[in-house]
Amino acid sequence: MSPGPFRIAVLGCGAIGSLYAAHLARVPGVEVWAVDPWRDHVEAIAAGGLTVTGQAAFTAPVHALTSADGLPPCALGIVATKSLHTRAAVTAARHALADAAVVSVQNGIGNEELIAEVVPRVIRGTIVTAGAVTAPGTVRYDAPGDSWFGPFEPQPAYPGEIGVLAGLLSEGGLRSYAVDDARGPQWTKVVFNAATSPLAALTGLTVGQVCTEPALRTQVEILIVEARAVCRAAGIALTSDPAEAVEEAIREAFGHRPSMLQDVLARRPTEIDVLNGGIADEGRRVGVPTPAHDAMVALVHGLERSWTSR
Ligand SMILES: NC(=O)C1=CN([C@@H]2O[C@H](COP(=O)(O)OP(=O)(O)OC[C@H]3O[C@@H](n4cnc5c(N)ncnc54)[C@H](OP(=O)(O)O)[C@@H]3O)[C@@H](O)[C@H]2O)C=CC1
Ligand SMILES: CC(C)(CO)C(=O)C(=O)O
Repeated sequence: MSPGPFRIAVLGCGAIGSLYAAHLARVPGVEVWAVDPWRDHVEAIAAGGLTVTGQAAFTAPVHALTSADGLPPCALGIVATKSLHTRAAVTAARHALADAAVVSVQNGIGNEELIAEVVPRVIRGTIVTAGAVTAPGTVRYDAPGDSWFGPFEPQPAYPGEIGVLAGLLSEGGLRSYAVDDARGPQWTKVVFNAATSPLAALTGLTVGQVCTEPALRTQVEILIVEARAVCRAAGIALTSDPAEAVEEAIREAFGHRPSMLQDVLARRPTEIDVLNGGIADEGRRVGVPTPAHDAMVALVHGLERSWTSR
């Protein structure tokens, strides 16, 4: 690494951004700069560091800002907003990312394409880590999980940059792998999310309840079958069977409320368009019908609409 701090920008310092910022900030030589509009959270981090509870317990020093204007030039950027805010977050930080490799650690399909419109080199990322901000300056680390990083094919980061990102995260305590093709891990997670999250969001049930209620489990399986057909036609090799992820969720995350359910409970727009919508778009591209995913998109958008229509 070159002399001077290795600067990393984290755009969006909610649950996931906070977990990644805090773990990276404890690696010697790394300086983390987080941007998030939540003033109380930013002020608490600036005053006392970012505290992790749950699966780990430590406080790490992180520079925190409510606006990207004050970001210094960074070598890496991590996008951890919800997908609806990807474009705005990266555009506001473009001056600091002019020579950076930028990774999405978000759920869903299509974030990398948006990032690539703004910055030169992009990393495709998938994470299985889970958490929640519990108070300003504090994030609860709920579930450990591996992360996979690979090139965004049309506009890839240098292999060395992908290796550095995975290495720094592993050194900070979040086990990460650099892979040649990150589409398999990404789609494996997307299929699981798309098969479970909208059903939880529509019913208010946890992921474990959705996967064990017989009538809902049938819908989970229909969504998986459709998504598998899309992946097959698109030449995407899933890295594990999504049905196994369902069994694992029942065992290890029964009471978890997927982030889409959390969005619905807070009456925030959801990420349905990049989950089931992403699978349906790919299905149309490769000629595979996806009526169950289309239905999920329509129902969740209908629910969102009900909050504003009279
Ligand atoms: N939570 C989890 O356990 C998991 C989440 N994910 C994925 O990770 C991504 C992030 O989710 P999560 O951390 O839960 O989301 P959060 O809502 O906790 O955090 C996102 C943060 O980004 C902020 N933000 C919004 N716009 C901007 C902007 N322009 N610049 C900088 N920050 C901005 C939000 O502020 P505001 O609230 O004011 O909009 C919010 O504080 C999502 O794609 C999610 O699906 C993946 C695995 C697990
Ligand atoms: C943690 C997990 C895997 C649960 O579905 C997730 O991605 C989410 O909450 O959106």
